[in-house]
Amino acid sequence: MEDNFQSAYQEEQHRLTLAMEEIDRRLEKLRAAPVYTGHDFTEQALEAARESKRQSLAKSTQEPYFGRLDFETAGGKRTPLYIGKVGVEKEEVTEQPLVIDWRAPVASLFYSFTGGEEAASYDAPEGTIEGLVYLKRNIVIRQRILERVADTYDRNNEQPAVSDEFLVYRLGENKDNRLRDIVSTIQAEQDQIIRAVRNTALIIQGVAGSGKTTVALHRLAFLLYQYKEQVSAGKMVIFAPNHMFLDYISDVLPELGVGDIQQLTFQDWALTLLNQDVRLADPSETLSYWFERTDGLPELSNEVPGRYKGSLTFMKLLEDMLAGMETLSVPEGDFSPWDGKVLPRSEILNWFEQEYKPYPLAKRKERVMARIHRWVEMELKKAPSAAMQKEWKKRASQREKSYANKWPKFDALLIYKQLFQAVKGSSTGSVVGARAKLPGVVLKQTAADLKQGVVREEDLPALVYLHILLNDLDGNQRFDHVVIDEAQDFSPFHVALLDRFVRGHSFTILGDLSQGIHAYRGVHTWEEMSSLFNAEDTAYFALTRSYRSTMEIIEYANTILEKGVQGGITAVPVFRSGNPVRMIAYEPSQRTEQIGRALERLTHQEYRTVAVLTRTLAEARELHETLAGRGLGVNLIDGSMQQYQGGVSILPVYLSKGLEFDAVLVADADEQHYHSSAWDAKLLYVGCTRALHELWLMHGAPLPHYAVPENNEGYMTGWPE
Ligand SMILES: Nc1ncnc2c1ncn2[C@@H]1O[C@H](COP(=O)(O)OP(=O)(O)OP(=O)(O)O)[C@@H](O)[C@H]1O
Repeated sequence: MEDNFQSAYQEEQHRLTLAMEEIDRRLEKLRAAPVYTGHDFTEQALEAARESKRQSLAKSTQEPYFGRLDFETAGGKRTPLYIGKVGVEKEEVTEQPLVIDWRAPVASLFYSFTGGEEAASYDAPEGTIEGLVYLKRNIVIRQRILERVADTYDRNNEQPAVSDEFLVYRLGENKDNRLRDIVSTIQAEQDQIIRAVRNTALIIQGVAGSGKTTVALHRLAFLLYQYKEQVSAGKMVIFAPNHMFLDYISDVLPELGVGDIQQLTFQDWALTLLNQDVRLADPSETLSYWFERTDGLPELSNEVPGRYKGSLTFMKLLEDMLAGMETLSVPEGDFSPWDGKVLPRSEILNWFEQEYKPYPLAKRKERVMARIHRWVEMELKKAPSAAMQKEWKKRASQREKSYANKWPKFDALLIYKQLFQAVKGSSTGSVVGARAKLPGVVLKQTAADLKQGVVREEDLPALVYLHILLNDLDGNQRFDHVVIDEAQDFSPFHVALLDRFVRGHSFTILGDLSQGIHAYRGVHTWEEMSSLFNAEDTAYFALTRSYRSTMEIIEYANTILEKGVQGGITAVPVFRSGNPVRMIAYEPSQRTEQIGRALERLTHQEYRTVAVLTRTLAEARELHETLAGRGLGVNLIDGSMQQYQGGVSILPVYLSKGLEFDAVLVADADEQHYHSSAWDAKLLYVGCTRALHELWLMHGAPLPHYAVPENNEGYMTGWPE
């Protein structure tokens, strides 16, 4: 602290006043500049740059920075660096920036430095820079008001320990209905992922609440900053499970000053690309098949349709099938445009198999037909008279059409239907051969779907793959970077397919195997994905700390994993203590009344978002109807929602994945609803880990064995006083 200030707060207040004056002055100057509206391209580009500067400065005037780091390089000068969401350069190039963008190389120190006497370093374009950190300070500014100053490291202090105090303060806040940025408290393990190099397929196993989604979004913002010459926002994509989840995360990127990144579900992307009449079966049928049955689960072998259709075996089968179709593509017989003139099949075959070999099948067919047409035109010139030429031309036109019809139709959906024998007509040998290799259950179920005119989500990788094998990729379908969130629900085929679309294997693949509740289609080990890449093109990270929930909640959720899921990866909590997890038994006849009562107790606290998690959708609907009928303000989430509204939500546990709530009430946490299987234990684990501050479990029968706490700490039974 400088000597003439009595406290860190005063010092920062002084600095803030100066910084805001400077930023305001610049913003005013920019706003005073006339806006260019003409047609000159260069001027337009300059105006766009000015506009983006206006917007970023406008943001800066409200919350210019959130951190300060005093750093001194060997032989250099100790400089206080102020770090913010948006960088603000000094007007003189030689001066220190007023605010450093959090993504700049030097700002990485703010996140990677975790204390200690030793020198710290960061990688800059000019090489590794080494020096000593003297101060690391968190600064909370809201709407131009300095709210809080907290030092997390001070070399001159007697006890220079870095503490989580500021992080715990941020985590203790209640959440609204949107995921937020974490630039001020990114942790070193997260920062490593955010700043990892671009051309690598990163695979991240992160426990519930470890910040996977948040980190992925920050990584996109980082890549855009670091590789601005090589990547563009419009060519980056984040795949997430559903539209409500996309809505829930939609504020983070704009908050980080990043626009235009595509945020999609895999279905959205696949269906647009196929641009065909492909109708998706109602997913609730699959969901209720897997999540609502009471007769135990079928075995999850690799021949379960979802697993098989996501496998590389299936991918290879499709490749071989199309390769086999090649030889039989050119129609039998020579082509004769008019009587007496013949183009031998051997010549056509030569064009198809040699000259146009590099093209995909559908393009090859197009090119061969265009070549035949050119040949016909040459031959027409040899006609002895104009009348004869006219006659030949008419005949040739008809025969070209009928020759074109003799070719197979290179259409992804049609070929897929042929494979599953879901259309009339004969199939070529390679299709018949491929069909013989399909597991019986896959053949039966898919044929039935296709006859009904629908496909399932799990058919989409195959359809898109067939489509690109037939038509090739169009340059503007390529991505600069792909993020896959909840990647444990993706299959190797999904990723291998997307790899064809992305330059340099530039992936961020994030998930949690312990939350693999869609294991009937997703991966069971990360090896299934990493093995798709050469070792030098992929890297694996594990995030083990959970930032979302209190210690009590995490420890309880860990018990469920330890006792219920063999090999479940447990979470390390941040030291943030809250209320004990509460278990409340109810008389079955009193169920709804008691749940309503519990909900009222929870909503009377300061919580902004509360969830009631049921085991099935039907139970959620029923409970919603009854509670809403009693005048409680409750929202039902049934899987078809486009937006997450916050407040009190009632939803089946499997739809809660990815979301979080201040308080969670598991409605029926008993062995009648959660059976003795790893799957059910994972479901309950997912439900419990949605809670930030408070978790209540209500049960009308004994808890399943894995939900019985191990010791007497961290939980309570019965109603609170
Ligand atoms: N470094 C951090 N600082 C502050 N908050 C954090 C940090 N990391 C994560 N969080 C918070 O933890 C919560 C969980 O983050 P997020 O949803 O990204 O985790 P996740 O790993 O995707 O979770 P899950 O797999 O359980 O859905 C969010 O509220 C997020 O803001």
